[in-house]
Amino acid sequence: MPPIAAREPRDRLRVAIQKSGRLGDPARDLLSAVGLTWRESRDRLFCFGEGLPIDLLLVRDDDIPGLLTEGVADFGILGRNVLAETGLDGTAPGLEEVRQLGFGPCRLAIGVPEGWDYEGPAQLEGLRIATSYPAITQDWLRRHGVDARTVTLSGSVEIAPSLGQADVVCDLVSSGGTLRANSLKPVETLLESEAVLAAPPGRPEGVRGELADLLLRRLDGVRRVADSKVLTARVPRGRVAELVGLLPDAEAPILTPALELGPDGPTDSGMFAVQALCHGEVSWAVLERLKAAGAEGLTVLPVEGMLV
Ligand SMILES: Nc1ncnc2c1ncn2[C@@H]1O[C@H](COP(=O)(O)OP(=O)(O)OP(=O)(O)O)[C@@H](O)[C@H]1O
Ligand SMILES: O=P(O)(O)OC[C@H]1O[C@H](OP(=O)(O)OP(=O)(O)O)[C@H](O)[C@@H]1O
Ligand SMILES: [Mg+2]
Repeated sequence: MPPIAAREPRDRLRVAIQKSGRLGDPARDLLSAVGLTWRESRDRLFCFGEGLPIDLLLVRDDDIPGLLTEGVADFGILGRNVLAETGLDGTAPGLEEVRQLGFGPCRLAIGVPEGWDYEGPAQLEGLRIATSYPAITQDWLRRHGVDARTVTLSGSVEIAPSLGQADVVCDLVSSGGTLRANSLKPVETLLESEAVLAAPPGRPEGVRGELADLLLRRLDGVRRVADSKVLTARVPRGRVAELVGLLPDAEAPILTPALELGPDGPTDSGMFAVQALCHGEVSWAVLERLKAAGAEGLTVLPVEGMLV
């Protein structure tokens, strides 16, 4: 395999994703869904894209911002928390969050001992805060006029108070189970996070720019598909406008006069067939409202693909 050089002219796009960890598999699933194919072997960090000229780099999430800054990768899939930290601590400033990807939801929060009566940021003055995100934490403290010391740990942050290494923590929280298991409670949210697609500013030049456009276009399509459903129904002619108004974030519905089969062949049923692509949630409550508005034969169908 040729060396993975950064700045030589390239006509293939590179996407860096987490090799393992929480975002590795969902990132692979997303890239498969946009039509990328590659072969992986356990010891190979570079995966040659087989279907499209888009290659993958399988790395630790912390290394993705640096790879983007150095021009080794064109896109990276990582948590907003890591992107924000490396943007603030000066190791990879100026990277852009190009898309939010909807998986890996969590928040960066301050956790204090459960027994505390927390009244606000001023209470953190002079304390030691254990965190893997010292730059975000210090930035937040500064903005709240609080002087506190961060103790940087790369993992198992929540145990630091019981070990006497820190007074409080600032770490990622999802279910809150890890904080609870360590007799801590969340009191401040510094950042809402999820997996994002990050890139250096500007569009890559030449053929890589075209590949970048293609990747983004397909990603948008996949994201829209995930949020979309097709709804079909029959509606009395006089209530079509009312019903269309109840559809959640629908694109212009297709309306067709519905025929019914009589003894002498098809005749006008007085109903319209409606087919609508809905981008909002088609919940049971929405279906009940549509039924109350006279809709019959309500059916919700999944969407397999879409090109926007
Ligand atoms: N409990 C959680 N729930 C949901 N998402 C989370 C949770 N914890 C972390 N994440 C998100 O997943 C990302 C990756 O987390 P993971 O624990 O795999 O990172 P890591 O241990 O630093 O991995 P690596 O070995 O690549 O450095 C985090 O940066 C964050 O965006
Ligand atoms: O609120 P919860 O649902 O309990 O999730 C929060 C925990 O998840 C992450 O750690 P992870 O499990 O990835 O282990 P790590 O410390 O090795 O990264 C994070 O650092 C918290 O410790
Ligand atoms: Mg990491």
